[in-house]
Amino acid sequence: MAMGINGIITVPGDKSISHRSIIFGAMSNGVTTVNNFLNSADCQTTIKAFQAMGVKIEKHENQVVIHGNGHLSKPINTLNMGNSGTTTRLIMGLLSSQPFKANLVGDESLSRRPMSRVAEPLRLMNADIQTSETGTLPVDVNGKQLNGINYELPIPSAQVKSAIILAALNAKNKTTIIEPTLSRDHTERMLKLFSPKSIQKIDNSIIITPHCDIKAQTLIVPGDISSAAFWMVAATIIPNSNLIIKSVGLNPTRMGLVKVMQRMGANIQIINFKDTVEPTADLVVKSAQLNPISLNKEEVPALIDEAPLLALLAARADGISELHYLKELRFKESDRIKTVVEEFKKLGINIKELDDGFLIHGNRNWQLQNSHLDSHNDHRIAMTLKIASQLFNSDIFIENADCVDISYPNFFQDLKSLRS
Ligand SMILES: O=C(O)C1=C[C@@H](OP(=O)(O)O)[C@@H](O)[C@H](O)C1
Ligand SMILES: C=C(OP(=O)(O)O)C(=O)O
Repeated sequence: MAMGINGIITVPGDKSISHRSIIFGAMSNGVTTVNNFLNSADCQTTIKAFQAMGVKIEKHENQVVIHGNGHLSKPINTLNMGNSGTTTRLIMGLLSSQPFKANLVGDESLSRRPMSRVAEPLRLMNADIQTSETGTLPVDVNGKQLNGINYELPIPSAQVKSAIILAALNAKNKTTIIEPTLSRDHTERMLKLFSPKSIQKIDNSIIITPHCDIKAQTLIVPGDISSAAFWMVAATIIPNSNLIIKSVGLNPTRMGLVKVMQRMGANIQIINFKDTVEPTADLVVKSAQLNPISLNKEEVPALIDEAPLLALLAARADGISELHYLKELRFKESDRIKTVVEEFKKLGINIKELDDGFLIHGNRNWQLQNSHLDSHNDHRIAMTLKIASQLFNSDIFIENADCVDISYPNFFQDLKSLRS
């Protein structure tokens, strides 16, 4: 019998929540302690940016201690955002109201990604932001007194929403953000904890009251569901698997993949659910045969980072899956529609590029076409390809696979321990 994925695994802390814990810790007055912080390249970028703005931050393995003093100082040098879209966009919001000017740069991938989606609403608040001519990095932010706005989000982006929230906390008057489609709400949850008077939610509106107290906190970051997703998919598609994934963050705005997988016929049980500021649970996943799938527009934001994995699941489900509403994938670390199609074809998967997603003819008997795969320097593509390659007996090489450092530095060690 072929060897499945068996055992118990704990995934590292959530990337989105780790970034935000540094930001709110730095904005508060007092000592914030963050446990189970994600020690990855992107989160390190956020730590370094705040250290460069005069915030004392200490790191002891997975614990981070932030000594907030309620203000930021002008950075001496350009702030390097590395590969991290979340750091860049959230910091743009925060810097808009600071009494200094700062410049942001990033790596090649980040320098291709759109920043106007954040600059435009911030300018409506009176922010002074210069992007490149094409709306990308490098970006200059010259802090100004901001006004509150009423703003309806044109795209369901948590980064855009969070940038406006962070700017609004320091504006002259209240801000209302209307969210037609819900995106991840970690900023709202964390703000409610650090500063309950700052935020009010009424239906799909978020109302921010500026200049309320922000109090230091002690936090535990839940396991990252976007990292757990690799093991959920591996255990589902690799026969004879039975895996427990411990303490995974199950925020409803992040659980899209679990729900869609259950609809496809996956065997996932949620146990030990704990309803805290960020809910957590253990997941029990067993191998299953899957049905093809289609997506609703509203469920996409809750699985956007897991879309390459969803394409892999569809490739294993006999029948046609037409996956739409995924245009945002074109603006990630790589154009994930293009890179998934290019690399999946090498695996022998029948997949076509759509303007906003994928057309996949699922069939479990792929014939490997080319064993030299490319991560395109995109951590989620590297890990998706590594999981797919577990289905083959031949050796498969993935170019630049060490980019997994961005969100899951121990990914390969964890895979090895599950396979031994
Ligand atoms: O706010 C966040 O932490 C994130 C929001 C999402 O991006 P968008 O806001 O561009 O949808 C997601 O893809 C990214 O990995 C992390
Ligand atoms: C898109 C991602 O992150 P970011 O936007 O922060 O670079 C991701 O982690 O998949």
